[in-house]
Amino acid sequence: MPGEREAGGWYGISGWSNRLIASRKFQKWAAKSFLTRRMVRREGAALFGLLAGFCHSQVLMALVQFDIFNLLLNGPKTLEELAETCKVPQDRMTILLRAAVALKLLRSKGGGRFALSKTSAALLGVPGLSDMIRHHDVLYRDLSDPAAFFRGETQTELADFWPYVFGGEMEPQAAKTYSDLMARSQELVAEDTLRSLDLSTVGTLLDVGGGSGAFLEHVGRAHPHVKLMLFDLEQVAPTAAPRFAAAGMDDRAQIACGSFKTDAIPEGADSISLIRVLYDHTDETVAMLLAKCWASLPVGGRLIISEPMSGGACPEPAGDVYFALYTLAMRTGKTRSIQEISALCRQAGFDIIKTPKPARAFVTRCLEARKVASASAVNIS
Ligand SMILES: CC(C)=CCC/C(C)=C/CC/C(C)=C/C=C/C(C)=C/C=C/C=C(C)/C=C/C=C(C)/C=C/C=C(C)/C=C/CC(C)(C)O
Ligand SMILES: C[S@@+](CC[C@H](N)C(=O)[O-])C[C@H]1O[C@@H](n2cnc3c(N)ncnc32)[C@H](O)[C@@H]1O
Repeated sequence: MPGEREAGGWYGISGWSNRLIASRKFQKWAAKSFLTRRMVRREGAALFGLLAGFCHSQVLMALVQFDIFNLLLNGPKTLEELAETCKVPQDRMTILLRAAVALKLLRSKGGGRFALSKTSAALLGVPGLSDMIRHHDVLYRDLSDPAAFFRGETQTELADFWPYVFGGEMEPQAAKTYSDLMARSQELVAEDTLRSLDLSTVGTLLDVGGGSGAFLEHVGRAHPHVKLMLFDLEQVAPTAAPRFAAAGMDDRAQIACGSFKTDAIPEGADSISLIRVLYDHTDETVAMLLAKCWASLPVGGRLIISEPMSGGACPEPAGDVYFALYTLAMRTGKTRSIQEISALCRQAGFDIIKTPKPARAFVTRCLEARKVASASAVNIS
């Protein structure tokens, strides 16, 4: 085939253009030419941004670890004040604060003072984001030798950070800490899911892998007529009870304990949601879970899936970089594209109704499916 020859067809042209762009002589010409110089500068800056990204993340991490954003919430402070409070020598604090200004995380004010920027003020208002940033020390350790990480030679720590996610042994206090982080990071997910999908016609919603009930609480507030059911592991599901009680929803909320790996999914709901559940599991587990959801729903019943996803044929930074590496470090699941999830749903007997454009792909992406009358293709016995 001509296209497969090293020199010839498209591969030949792309090999030629790669060699041209890689040549210093061409780069020098392109950097000067009126036609190409802006593109060359943009490409160079983007490449530099990639290699400097680790330093950027570490600056953000240091600012969060020193709690500098909260220290500045009520107004600007001087370098000396911040250095003393954070117990950092002034010359080193100068470098951190200047880096933060360069990254638009802080602003320089008159009199050697520093203030929050719009970005850092917003960061303080994003539920759980500072704690999410703090917990990245585990992820960064797992990624410290990327070649070993991608070869699968790293004994990653991240899965141990979320043991309750997989039903591991855990002290109740620790389970609560991690559930809280999951629940707070759920707030944006719930907001975007409810903005993308219309749940106003749902009668009873069963949230499978519903954690401490944060998603159901959002649904319950947005749609006061909807009855709520939660299904999760026995170490986790009971943590939803105080949430439902505090929200005044315990009269319309039911909690069921069990594992979707070994137990049937409870019946009685006309809709099931799977929020940030599939990407923790293998294709086999997901196929089995979807088949169990199908079995539990009435004909016409609705399935809602919401989680960060891969861009599929067009890889994108949230689903194919951050969440893909995160789930790889977790060792049990992976991000999937909307096409892959749709195929798994169809295989279980669902029709795909809606795959709305995500408002924020780094928060979540949604899919709505419906149970059709034909038997589920997957044997769930
Ligand atoms: C009023 C004046 C003077 C000016 C206004 C100017 C203006 C327009 C300001 C903007 C203000 C504003 C409203 C900003 C809002 C910003 C928001 C909402 C930003 C949100 C950012 C969210 C981020 C960065 C979320 C990150 C989420 C992460 C990293 C989640 C990770 C989740 C993980 C790892 C889950 C793991 C689960 C597991 C274990 C894999 O199953
Ligand atoms: C990533 S968390 C998501 C929690 C919640 N849906 C959210 O978005 O905040 C995954 C949830 O699935 C639950 N889970 C994991 N394996 C399960 C299983 N075999 N059966 C039932 N729930 C399970 C975990 O306990 C956890 O609450």
